[in-house]
Amino acid sequence: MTLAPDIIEQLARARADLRMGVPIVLCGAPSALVMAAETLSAQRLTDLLALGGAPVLAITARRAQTLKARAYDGDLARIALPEDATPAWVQSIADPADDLRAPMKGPFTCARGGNADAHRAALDLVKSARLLPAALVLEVPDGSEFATRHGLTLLDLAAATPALTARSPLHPVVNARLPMEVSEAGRLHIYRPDDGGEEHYAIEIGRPDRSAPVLARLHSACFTGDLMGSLKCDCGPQLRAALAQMGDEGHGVLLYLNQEGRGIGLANKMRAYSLQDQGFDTVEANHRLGFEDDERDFRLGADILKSMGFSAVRLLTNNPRKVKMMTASGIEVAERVPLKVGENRHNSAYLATKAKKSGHLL
Ligand SMILES: Nc1nc2c(ncn2[C@@H]2O[C@H](COP(=O)(O)OP(=O)(O)OP(=O)(O)O)[C@@H](O)[C@H]2O)c(=O)[nH]1
Ligand SMILES: [Zn+2]
Repeated sequence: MTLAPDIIEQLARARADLRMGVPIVLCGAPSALVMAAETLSAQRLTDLLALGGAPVLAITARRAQTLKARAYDGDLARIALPEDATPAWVQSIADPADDLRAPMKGPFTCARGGNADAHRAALDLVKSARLLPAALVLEVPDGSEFATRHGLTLLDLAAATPALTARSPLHPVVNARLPMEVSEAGRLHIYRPDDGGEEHYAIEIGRPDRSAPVLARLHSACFTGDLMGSLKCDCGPQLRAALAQMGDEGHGVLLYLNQEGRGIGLANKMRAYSLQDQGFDTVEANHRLGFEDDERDFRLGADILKSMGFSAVRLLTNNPRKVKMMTASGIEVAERVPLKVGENRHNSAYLATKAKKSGHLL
């Protein structure tokens, strides 16, 4: 019997550490000390440089493309940290905010050959902590001894690597009646994962027949659109129109998935908005930050639907990826129901970009 946290729980601790600016250690061959670029303090950078060795700043190939740094590992680049590196230098590599003002950031010396497994895991970790995808990595000879000496969270790299991309099961926590404007027969269900991650919600309208395709919407959280009435996207009108249609039909299920900013988090979405104000479109902005255009995992939507007893949907969406992911996850999409509402002069270019680059149906 052991009360020790398993690898999933250790990963949740590691994410919390990185968000606070505390380093973690990945134990493997070789072992590595990891810090998130976004939360790096001047003191910790000084301490890192004092350790000697050859620290690198790992960034995704997407970010490397903008910086013209060589991504020899394919999906990532390892930029050698100059001896006189400052927190401002690290920030300027991680964050594209001043790319246009200071375009000449290189030339960079990028590591080639050797093992990039720890760097890849470090990037997955900072991304899943909703931080900028950039991490400082320093090889250390004995990870376990180093972590113990400094009181740092230690993760086994071989165990962490598959766990980082695994999907944690979602459990129903509670559900309760929620009379709503669109229907008095509303019910809110809360789902919680085991990995310390975000909870997700299901709004059930009426009591839909489990043996027939249910009118369903997979809505991704959008604080700006859903709550603030932002005109930059169509999320608020889509949310309200989907609920209204379910109210009119008397049945439906709306999943409110906490995947803000297509899975990059609100802070990063606001960074993307700043880049959009510099002239980049929604896809280019994600790429310049080092993210893919869409970092969401819709399989968790399928998990919730199955847990509620549904196996087929009439899916309210214009996004063919959602249809594909549902089908691949074992939920039959009997019909795609278009959801076109809320176009205005501020979001028409955004909607056109989604149609042109992300395959959304007009
Ligand atoms: N990164 C990023 N996320 C955005 C931006 N604008 C909106 N979002 C996020 O995009 C998500 C909205 O997508 P959805 O409406 O669920 O899905 P969709 O891919 O547009 O497909 P539909 O089902 O047709 O609406 C929300 O998580 C928003 O926060 C943006 O410019 N950048
Ligand atoms: Zn939105």
